[in-house]
Amino acid sequence: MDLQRPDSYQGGAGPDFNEHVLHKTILVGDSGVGKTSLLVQFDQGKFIPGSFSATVGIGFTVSTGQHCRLCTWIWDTAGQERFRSVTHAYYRDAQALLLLYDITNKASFDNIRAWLTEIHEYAQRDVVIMLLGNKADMSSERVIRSEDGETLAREYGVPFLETSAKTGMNVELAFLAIAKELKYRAGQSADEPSFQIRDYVESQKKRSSCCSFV
Ligand SMILES: Nc1nc2c(ncn2[C@@H]2O[C@H](COP(=O)(O)OP(=O)(O)OP(=O)(O)O)[C@@H](O)[C@H]2O)c(=O)[nH]1
Repeated sequence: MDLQRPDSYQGGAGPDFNEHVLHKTILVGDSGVGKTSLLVQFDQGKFIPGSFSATVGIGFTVSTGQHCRLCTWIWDTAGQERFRSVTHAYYRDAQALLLLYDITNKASFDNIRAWLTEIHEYAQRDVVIMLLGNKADMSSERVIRSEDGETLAREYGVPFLETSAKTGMNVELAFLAIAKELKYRAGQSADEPSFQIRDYVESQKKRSSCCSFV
């Protein structure tokens, strides 16, 4: 998708927002799983249907840091294999990775293990990882059950959410959970002395499912 870099983007490692401690979050996963769409939904609150145009390399970056909504500098990456060596270079200084698959695409789910192997090879050891099963709105085309996503996430000890870049389901929650975890690690969560991202995500999921009929 064709998106704008923030005005302050100068190329290289990213903007110099001296006044904020910005974290770096990267979106990864197979081509077409909805990384760009998820970021657009989070950043602009909209979905552009059917506008599939693959991200090239590190296609663009969007910073929510200018307004410091979550103080997270988010990078979108290309899912295509031919750009993999480019994207690896960006893993190293990432504090968080959102790893996506598409619930209507079995191959994208099967590839999650390979993505995790790459992440463990190239990213920092303590990088925060969250698994997202995207396109949850496409229930009639679903081939990956929610339980399968849960099981895989549990195996790797990472939090899991199903999301929809189309409806916005759990999009804000995914980025918020990451931001809270990074804030906690940076010692900036005086109000939450023992924050656990998996517990937080689970409790928020229960809250929304319990009250969705209201
Ligand atoms: N129904 C539905 N369609 C989606 C969703 N997310 C993305 N799509 C569609 O899926 C296609 C691919 O989305 P992109 O956001 O370009 O995927 P990507 O992961 O960024 O792809 P690469 O840039 O090639 O890595 C587009 O046609 C989107 O409109 C979703 O949650 N629901």
